[in-house]
Amino acid sequence: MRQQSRKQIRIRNVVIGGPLPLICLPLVAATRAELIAQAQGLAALQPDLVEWRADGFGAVEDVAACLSALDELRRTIGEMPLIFTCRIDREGGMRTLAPAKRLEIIVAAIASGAVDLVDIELGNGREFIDAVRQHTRANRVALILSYHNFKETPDETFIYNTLLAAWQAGADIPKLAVMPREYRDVLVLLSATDRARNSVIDSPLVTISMGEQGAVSRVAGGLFGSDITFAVGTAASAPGQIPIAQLRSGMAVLFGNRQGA
Ligand SMILES: O=C1C[C@@](O)(C(=O)O)C[C@@H](O)[C@@H]1O
Repeated sequence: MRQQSRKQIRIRNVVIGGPLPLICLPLVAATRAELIAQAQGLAALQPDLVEWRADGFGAVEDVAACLSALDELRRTIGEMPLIFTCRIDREGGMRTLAPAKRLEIIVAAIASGAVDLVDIELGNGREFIDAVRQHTRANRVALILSYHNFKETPDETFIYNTLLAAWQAGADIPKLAVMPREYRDVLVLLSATDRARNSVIDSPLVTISMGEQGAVSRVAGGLFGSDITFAVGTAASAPGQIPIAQLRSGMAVLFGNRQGA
């Protein structure tokens, strides 16, 4: 059996950290029409979770436009659990926003009642995180605290310490995505995941080795303790993501056919 989380998070119809790793499809769309068209396609793809990468939305700085798109998105996806992400530019975000603007957008999304989880970067620092944490608690939204490195894979201790720091900062789900330069780096990521899974961290975890070399982590990371893997539906949101049908058949070999059923 895979290494599952000691604590599980139940959101709508799914369990994060349970016996099966979950598949999340990110939505990246410049316009509202594109966003909703992608969302309509989700019914056929049947992901466990959906992520809206709001940093890819052309009108992201217009909070009212964002909220209205979010409302239509929620009505389109029905009961699918939704992650709201407005990624910071230095960790792969598609737009540069002032921190106060980002906070305003994120807090408005949390307060809208349309999202189930929100993903912010650990690198935002204590004050920003605490401000968001206060709103996630009040609105029963789960908090993902994340770290991304698109250049390299730091050593195992750094990866473990980063996941631990996210958990200690109040993350419901610590998450980390790093880029391998060689296949050995993928082992470092998986080994750090295994160490974190067997540590004081009792929450669900998400770890990813990106790029082509890291693809094995997207299929097999669940064995070592990663609870969510990101696939491609229409548009990729990070290098190395695998189309959902292929990912699902790869995972079926490791986790059985119940995956995504
Ligand atoms: O951070 C992550 C993981 C990710 O970067 C990936 O590598 O699949 C994709 C992003 O959309 C998501 O927010």
